[in-house]
Amino acid sequence: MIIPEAPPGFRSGFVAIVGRPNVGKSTLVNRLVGEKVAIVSPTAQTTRNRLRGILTLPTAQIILVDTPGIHKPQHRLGEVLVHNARSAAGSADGIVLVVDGSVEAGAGDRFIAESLKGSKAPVWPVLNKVDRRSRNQVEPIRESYRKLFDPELVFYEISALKGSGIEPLMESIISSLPEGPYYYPPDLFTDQPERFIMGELVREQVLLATREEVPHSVAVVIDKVEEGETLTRVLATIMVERDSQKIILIGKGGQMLKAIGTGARHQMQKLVGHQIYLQLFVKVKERWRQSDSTLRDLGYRREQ
Ligand SMILES: Nc1nc2c(ncn2[C@@H]2O[C@H](COP(=O)(O)OP(=O)(O)OP(=O)(O)O)[C@@H](O)[C@H]2O)c(=O)[nH]1
Repeated sequence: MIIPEAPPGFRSGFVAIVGRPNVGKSTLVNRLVGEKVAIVSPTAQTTRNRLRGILTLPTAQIILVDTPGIHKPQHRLGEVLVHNARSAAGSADGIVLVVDGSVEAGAGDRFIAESLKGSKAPVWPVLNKVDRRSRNQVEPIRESYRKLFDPELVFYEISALKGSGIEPLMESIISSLPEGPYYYPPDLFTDQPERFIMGELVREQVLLATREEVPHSVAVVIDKVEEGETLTRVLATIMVERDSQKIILIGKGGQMLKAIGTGARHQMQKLVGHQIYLQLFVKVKERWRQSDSTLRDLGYRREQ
């Protein structure tokens, strides 16, 4: 792929999207990019990899770095995720700090406030999910965050889901970026290979279909992608930690796995633009989230 030379005055840079789990970071990345590059679910800690969403405009290129939610880690996977989110914020040209504008600030937000202390990059504070509350209800919520972070802070009030309040945020980000080159070809929306996104689309369906501990115990491996003229054949394995989770995922008469497969296949077809044949397997690997070698194999590495 060819990366053209940037015109004079072109601005570009890396902007990390950080915040607690489930505040809507991935939804915001998709909204800004205008394409579905990150998976979204109501389950906290959906995002595990540092994914870049790329927005190219005639005058600027913003590379949005979607990060895993910052939280107090409970296992090795959690430690790796939080480390990577912090390191993305540390090396960015700017940081979008997303908080949940439908609830008041809590202890988890204090943890983030501490994590961001000392950051030199500009920070855009964003109150997301304001569509869930009336104007009057948003005010005390906004004040609770100000009290926690900084009483002077001016929040961008947005709904990443509905698309409101996005323009002013985007313009402010662009105007603060340094002059720079195209980092990626202008027609690319994400730095992730298609294979990775396919695995994520399967995981998204699992997250949407299951609850409690199952979503967190799941990883997806794409075993094979065979591209044909009109049809792409994809073999994928869903990895869980216990037999009981495998039973849940397969479901009565295989119903659950079938539904997951159908949902993922539809999403994959949108991604590649043609027919997909998807075959799913479920495998138990005990305590994979505690195993450094399995985490590495799955691509959950500590990033610099
Ligand atoms: N009502 C409303 N819901 C939203 C908005 N933005 C995100 N959501 C929902 O909030 C949930 C979490 O969204 P995500 O984008 O996955 O959140 P995240 O911060 O990336 O989550 P992690 O990956 O767990 O850190 C999903 O069910 C979204 O549909 C919004 O502006 N309004």
